[in-house]
Amino acid sequence: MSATVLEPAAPAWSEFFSSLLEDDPSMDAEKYHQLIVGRGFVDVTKKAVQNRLKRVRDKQRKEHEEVSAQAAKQNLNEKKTKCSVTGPDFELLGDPLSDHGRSTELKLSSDVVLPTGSWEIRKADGKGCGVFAKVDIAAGDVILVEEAIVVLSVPDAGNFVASVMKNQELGDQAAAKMDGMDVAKVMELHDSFADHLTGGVADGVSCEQASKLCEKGKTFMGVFLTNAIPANSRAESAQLALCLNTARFNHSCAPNALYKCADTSESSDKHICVVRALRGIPAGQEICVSYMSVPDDVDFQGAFCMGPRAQRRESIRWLCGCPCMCAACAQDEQKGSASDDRRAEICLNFVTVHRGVEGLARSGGSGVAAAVEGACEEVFDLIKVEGLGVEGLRLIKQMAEDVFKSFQHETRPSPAFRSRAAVWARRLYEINRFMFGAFSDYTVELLRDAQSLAAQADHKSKRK
Ligand SMILES: C[S@@+](CC[C@H](N)C(=O)[O-])C[C@H]1O[C@@H](n2cnc3c(N)ncnc32)[C@H](O)[C@@H]1O
Repeated sequence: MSATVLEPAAPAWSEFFSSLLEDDPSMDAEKYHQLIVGRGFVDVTKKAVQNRLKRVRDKQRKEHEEVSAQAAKQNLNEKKTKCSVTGPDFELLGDPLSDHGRSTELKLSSDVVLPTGSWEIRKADGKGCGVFAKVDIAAGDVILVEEAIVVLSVPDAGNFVASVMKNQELGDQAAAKMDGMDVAKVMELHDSFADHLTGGVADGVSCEQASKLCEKGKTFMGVFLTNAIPANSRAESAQLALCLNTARFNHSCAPNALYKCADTSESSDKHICVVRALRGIPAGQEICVSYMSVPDDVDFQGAFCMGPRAQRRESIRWLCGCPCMCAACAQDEQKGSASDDRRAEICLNFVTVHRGVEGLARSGGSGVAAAVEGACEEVFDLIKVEGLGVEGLRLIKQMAEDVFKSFQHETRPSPAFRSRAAVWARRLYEINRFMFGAFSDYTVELLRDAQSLAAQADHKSKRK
């Protein structure tokens, strides 16, 4: 797990902080800070949660009424969705097609931090413990905010077994500086050192020494490297942060949540981790994140999170010492191979769109935008079916950027065309808001773009 690169890059704390507070006028920075300082899990005001639940219930009731009315009218039993990008699982992106991006109202969830009672830690089949939803959670909800109990810079952390062996002393020194009760809590977490040895994932280490260490049972460094996540610190050397509850989230290749950790200020070594729902998560479902990294370049063929099951299983074996047991990898052969095909197609379409836009930029050609948009919509569909989390979001962001760019290259845009460009600007805005907070420069810029494009389109169509 320690070898992963957490995505997306952490926003500046102030932006992130503000975006968390945004929807809850009863919270102020001071109150929020006090809650966080209490270490760990934040029970934000009951009123905010009640409002959130009321909104969810109202929305569900309204949807139900609409669906029943429609079904009665058309004698249909199934709800038909108008736009492939919307639907309950994709609430995150709202329904930008419905209003041509004109509305500035956000379709995202409320950014309320759910109370700790909204989830529980219990046994997860074949994966030790895991975190499960106890209530229905909406896309975008902040599931937990937690302060790291220990942050360390560990040399060679990417090579788990060798690093645990080499850094025993570092672990013991860190433990010696901590409160005894805190050390005891850390030592309750899983240590996958033994799993790595049984799984045969121990490159370049002496078997004899490794087995000796294994006989000792859990070690502080073993537990730390099994559970810590990239700290996204401003510090010069890479750091890893360990949070007691965040450590309990298992990996899924189709994650329904995202976690990220960042230091609170340049001068502070305090790190806060936030776990957020990527999709609606029904009560009882396990909440999983992705341990896998996504490279920054566009060659997603090489990204193991987008690879076929066999490749992903291997990657998780390397990170955790055992093959991946997530729902996406555990599907039967027929469904599993259909899923492999979809992921391959996503990669292919993604690269095609990206190259298409590059070509468009070079040739200044017109008319390509619509084709690029079509390919992008297809990828969105596939991403939705695959239930891709961060990877999906990052792909969507890149593709939305590509498509938006392709609209900007159009030499003689019609009003309808401008409306579509506004839709894409708005999509981009929503994605960026989710990933980087409402107040990042880019997010604000996108909102302006979306509004001005929509206004231009409106103006031109009225003149006609
Ligand atoms: C950060 S811990 C997660 C919580 C852990 N399951 C526990 O009981 O505390 C990481 C460990 O959980 C297990 N794990 C997490 N996701 C898994 C997955 N998809 N398949 C198999 N094991 C997994 C592995 O043992 C891994 O080393």
